[in-house]
Amino acid sequence: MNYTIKSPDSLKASVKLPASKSICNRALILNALSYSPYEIRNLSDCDDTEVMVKALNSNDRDFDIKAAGTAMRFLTAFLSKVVGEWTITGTERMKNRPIKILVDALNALGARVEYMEKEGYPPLRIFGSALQGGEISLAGGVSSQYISALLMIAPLMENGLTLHLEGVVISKPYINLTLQLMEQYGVKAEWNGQTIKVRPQDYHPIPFTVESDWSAASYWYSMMALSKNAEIELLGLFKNSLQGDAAGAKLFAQLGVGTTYTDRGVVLKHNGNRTKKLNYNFVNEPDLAQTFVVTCVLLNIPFRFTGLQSLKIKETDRIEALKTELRKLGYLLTDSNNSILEWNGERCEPQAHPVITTYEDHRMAMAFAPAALVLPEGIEIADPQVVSKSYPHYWRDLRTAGFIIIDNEQ
Ligand SMILES: O=C(O)C1=C[C@@H](OP(=O)(O)O)[C@@H](O)[C@H](O)C1
Ligand SMILES: C=C(OP(=O)(O)O)C(=O)O
Repeated sequence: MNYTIKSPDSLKASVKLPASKSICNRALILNALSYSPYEIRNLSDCDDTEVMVKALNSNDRDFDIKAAGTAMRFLTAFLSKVVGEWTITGTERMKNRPIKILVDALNALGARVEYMEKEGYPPLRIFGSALQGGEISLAGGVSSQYISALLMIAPLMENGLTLHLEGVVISKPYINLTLQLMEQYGVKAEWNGQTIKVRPQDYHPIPFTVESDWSAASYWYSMMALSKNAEIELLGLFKNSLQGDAAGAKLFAQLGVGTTYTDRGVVLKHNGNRTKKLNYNFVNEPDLAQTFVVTCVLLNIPFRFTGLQSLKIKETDRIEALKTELRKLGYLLTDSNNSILEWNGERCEPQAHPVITTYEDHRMAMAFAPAALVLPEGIEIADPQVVSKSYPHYWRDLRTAGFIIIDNEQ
């Protein structure tokens, strides 16, 4: 299936964004670990959260978490402390996303987790039991999800857990999010420099409501940046959010979008400022990188983005995917060091009828859709259903805002 997306004359939207899947998937684990009687409010209906809900509520021993990185990593740790024998698998891509650092850590803490196919990758067989815990070192530069997964089960280990993080620690706000939510459920941790310590403690159930997703908000900021005539309000976002991607609001101020916080969310406005070049290190907000890459080239703003090392092992190799797809639109990007992506203004002949390939990556589809606002023919996007990973109602929300979306198979 392909969608052609065409720009409205004016864009008007008050959007109820999806709930943050990062918060949902943590709250689900913490609810289970605290034997909570409360149902989580405003849980997302996105794929990544649905696979988690299904796994936690099923009587099965074999789980398929599809493409959800958080579900794969958090459930692997969770199941390793639930007595029984379990298997966990996912999509072909998931079978190529590394998990060795987490498996080694769990096994060193008293768990038994084995590879069913390729060493270092899912699917896994997990023999759950009580965990001793203790003190271990692990690399902080591959995925913060390994660290979050270990931290959430840490207070229930016999000796607690002390983690020494080695090297650069990427995606730190996600570790902070984990610790903040653990604290809301009554568990305290100490994070000093490269060491995080969690003593044995019990979780205490609380009623919990999930906030809207700041990563999803970024696509609406991009639309605001690219449109001449727009009124956009995004509901359920907070200035003092626990989500690291709330940093997108400040960064978009440099691309001409101002944010006003209200008691129900944010209102976006053009602020008349646009930087001539954008340099930024995305190590703390990797999920925003695609939004900013696409927005900058379409605004004709050269950029140098660093800290992108984790993009190669996400839903697809996002560095390659961005280069390939933007070349179709006539933009030549260069990458270096597996972690830097740059555009110095270089152009090539655009394809006459480009179709954006999405590589089973929700963020490719969502980041390219705003291009409809500046391309006279609109933009054609392949496999648009990929958005269901984090934002199942994305196309419906775009239609409500005034975009014309044509399903090319109908
Ligand atoms: O913990 C989380 O909820 C997430 C952490 C990040 O992954 P990495 O830590 O692998 O960068 C992010 O990209 C992902 O979408 C969600
Ligand atoms: C990287 C992402 O997800 P995950 O790693 O949880 O699959 C994402 O949503 O951009």
